[in-house]
Amino acid sequence: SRKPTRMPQGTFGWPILGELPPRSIHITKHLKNLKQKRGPIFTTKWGSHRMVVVTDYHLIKKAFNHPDIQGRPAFFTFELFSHFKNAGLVSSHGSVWTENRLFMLRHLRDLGMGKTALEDSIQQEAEMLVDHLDKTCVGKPAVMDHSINCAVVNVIWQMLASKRYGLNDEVMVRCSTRFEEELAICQGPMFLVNVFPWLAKLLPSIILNKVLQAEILYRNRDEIHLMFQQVIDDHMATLDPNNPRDVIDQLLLERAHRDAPDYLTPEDELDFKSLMGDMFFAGSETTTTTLRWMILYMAINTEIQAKVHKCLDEVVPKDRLPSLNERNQLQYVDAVLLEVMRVSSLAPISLLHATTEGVTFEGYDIPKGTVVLACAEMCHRDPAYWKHPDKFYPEHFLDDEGKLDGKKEGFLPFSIGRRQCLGESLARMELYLFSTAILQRFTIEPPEGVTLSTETDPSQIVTNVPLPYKVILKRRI
Ligand code: HEM
Repeated sequence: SRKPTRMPQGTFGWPILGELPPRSIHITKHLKNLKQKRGPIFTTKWGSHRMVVVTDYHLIKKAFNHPDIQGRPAFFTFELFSHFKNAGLVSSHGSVWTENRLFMLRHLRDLGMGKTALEDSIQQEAEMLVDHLDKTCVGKPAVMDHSINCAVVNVIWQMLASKRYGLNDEVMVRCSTRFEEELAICQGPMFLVNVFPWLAKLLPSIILNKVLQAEILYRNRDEIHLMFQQVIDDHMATLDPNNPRDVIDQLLLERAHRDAPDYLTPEDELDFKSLMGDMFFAGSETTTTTLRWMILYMAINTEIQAKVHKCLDEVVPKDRLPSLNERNQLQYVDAVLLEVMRVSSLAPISLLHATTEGVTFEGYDIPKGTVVLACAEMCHRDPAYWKHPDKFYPEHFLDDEGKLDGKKEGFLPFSIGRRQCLGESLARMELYLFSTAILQRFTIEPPEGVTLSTETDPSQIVTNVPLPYKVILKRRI
């Protein structure tokens, strides 16, 4: 357990155990305590994984742009979804990752991600969502149910496969509940198998499957892959090479065998399914949870909410949904949404990277296979960058003239560098269109006598999720 001398300051901790983060303290608080003793870049070890923690914005930017810090750690839960093969996007590395990332970026751009072509489909989902909330949540304390997730998942379905499903459709229910369940299990006891990979081989299968719930992860993965397989088969049967409809058609056109467009190699089939799974996994809970944070922060900060209502009423006619056309006139609203992302820090430690070669970084030698962790939430609360780090203060993102200043140093909700979130433009567009649709229709209030809390569950270290809450929606129009 002794660390090489030229690694950053810190220790590998106890033999076997290393320095596992305690589950009772929030991960950012734990890492902040270590930073105070060891400095802005330090060494630690979680079980079998040696780790370098980077806490400063500029150092994170430099590290995550380094060509040899673009791998992912060999975590059981990362790799299970791609059958422990180098496939898909989120957990892949090397040429598979480069090729898949370039493919996705190119075709999402062609399909209109970040531009206005997707606006119609997001607005269609936004309308369904506000109508559903209107029927189920108005006038009484209500939980924001899975309709938000459904709307977000449908946007991804439309992009990938030109499909959309109703709220109670079996595919929709399966899709949203399975991904939610996967994320919860990955952050729960299965975390132990990530940090002690040998447990997967040593533990009796009954403990691995039942106690650590690996069985559910495998079952969900297989169910999801079967669902994707059917969609791919349908696309193969109806493909028109001159008129590609969506991302799956584009994948088939590029990868299916030229002489037999209805044949894919097993490797390509797995790659397709992993890629689809990654888009849902990375793009649904993230956006949904950020919208849940938005609703919570609006219920708590009623004066700011009133200001958002005023902006919307001045700019958007009440008989239609807000659109991207008037976004430029609603810069305060965008500042509010950026502030939601800052204070909630959905991905407090971003996604873990790993070195793919031995790296010399900031005068330190970091061996190949070292995990690199970026403290995004620490940057979001760093007084060096934020006037009121612990306050909900949209003016953080406005300049002196009230104009939006979205490219702030210290702000990295979508991470930074070569693996920066691939769906950032889509996510920003969704957050804006869904949030403005909700706020145009409703006033959000806490139930009488209830003080809403922005605390998170400290045992969830991958994402900051609000504790379950109820709010009251009041119809405005
Ligand atoms: C508010 C919403 C979202 C947040 C906060 C978010 C955040 C992140 C973060 C922190 C990463 C890790 C980047 C890294 O490893 O350095 C990431 C990666 C990724 N995100 Fe997002 N994301 C969001 C929405 C989306 C959406 C809508 C999609 C697509 C439908 C998406 C697709 C991806 C993919 C594919 C990756 C992996 C990129 C790679 O490994 O090269 N994300 N995201």
